[in-house]
Amino acid sequence: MTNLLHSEAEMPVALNQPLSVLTRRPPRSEAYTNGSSSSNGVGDYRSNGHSRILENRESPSRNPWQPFLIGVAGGTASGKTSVCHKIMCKLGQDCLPHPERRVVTISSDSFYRVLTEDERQRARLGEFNFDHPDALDFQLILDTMNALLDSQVARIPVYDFVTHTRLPNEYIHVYPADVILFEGILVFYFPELRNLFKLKLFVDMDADTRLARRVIRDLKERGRELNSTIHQYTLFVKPAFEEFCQPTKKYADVIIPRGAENDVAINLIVQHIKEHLLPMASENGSPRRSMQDDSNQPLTNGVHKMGENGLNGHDEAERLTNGLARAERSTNGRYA
Ligand SMILES: Nc1ncnc2c1ncn2[C@@H]1O[C@H](COP(=O)(O)OP(=O)(O)O)[C@@H](O)[C@H]1O
Ligand SMILES: Nc1ccn([C@@H]2O[C@H](COP(=O)(O)O)[C@@H](O)[C@H]2O)c(=O)n1
Repeated sequence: MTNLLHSEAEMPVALNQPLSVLTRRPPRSEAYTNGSSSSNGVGDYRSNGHSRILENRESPSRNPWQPFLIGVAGGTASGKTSVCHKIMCKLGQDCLPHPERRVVTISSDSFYRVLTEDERQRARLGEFNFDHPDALDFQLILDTMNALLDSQVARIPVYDFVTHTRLPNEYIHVYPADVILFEGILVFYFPELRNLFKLKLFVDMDADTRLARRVIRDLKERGRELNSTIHQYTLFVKPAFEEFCQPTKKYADVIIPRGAENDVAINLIVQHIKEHLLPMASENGSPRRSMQDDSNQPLTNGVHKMGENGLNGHDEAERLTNGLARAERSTNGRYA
């Protein structure tokens, strides 16, 4: 994940669930998922942050309105960040102020756990396994996702790949929105997290291309040396991909071959998101809900056309699935 994505992570989130159960969006709570100012940002997050969420719930049961949570998995440098960024751009969300965005991207890269000094030293040499599920602060991920699903404002750590640490006292605020894209190599690995996703995308890219892109990126953006990058890749990244990431491809609803280059697949996903967002916008009648497509046409145009087709949620889902299957068949039939 790039720093660019980190800034995208500030975007709000979500809508989910069958279209038919969507109701008026509840008032936004100002509660944070993380009220902590502890040095490592972890322990207090879990205790104080989570209890604050509970205290701020308006009722013990979850809101009937919820964000639509989309998981985006795939190997390192497969294009997860780029796909999410493209979706944001096509929805006209990237240029909106963060609190006004209806779609938000978050990366699991923000949730690497705090390392001990010994682990940090190993990380500097490319000898720490960041591709093992234990490298992530899974509880923090769950707390954050649950908070967002409860329409809370969440704040998440800012991760620094150069030092392998969270930046002290720096957080990204994620506002409730209608759609949350949560991307990361292992987002389908944990069943508790995986089960929260209403749509699961897997970005597929051949290993050679991923390695080449990773080397260039790590040297340019993550302050790495060639030797340690190759060493880490051979020792941990590749075997962990085969053990923990690749097997989760079977959970995907949609596989996106060729990553961000696959405009056909991305356009279908964008269309699907739009079709969920628009009924909500008209129900909310909220002025902050400005959403535009590539051509700067108000999104409502597209919605209107959909209404004319008389499609229901089930038809839409089927149309998306069929469309994507066609898109995949057209690329050698590998994923059909
Ligand atoms: N289609 C592409 N062509 C060339 N470079 C790309 C392409 N897609 C992604 N990249 C580059 O590859 C690297 C990894 O892409 P990214 O989207 O961050 O992947 P991930 O989030 O899966 O790690 C980045 O440096 C990005 O700029
Ligand atoms: N301190 C760290 C933390 C993670 N990594 C590597 O990042 C990869 C996941 O991010 P992508 O954007 O590539 O999906 C993962 O493969 C880790 O090896 C790291 O090198 N250093």
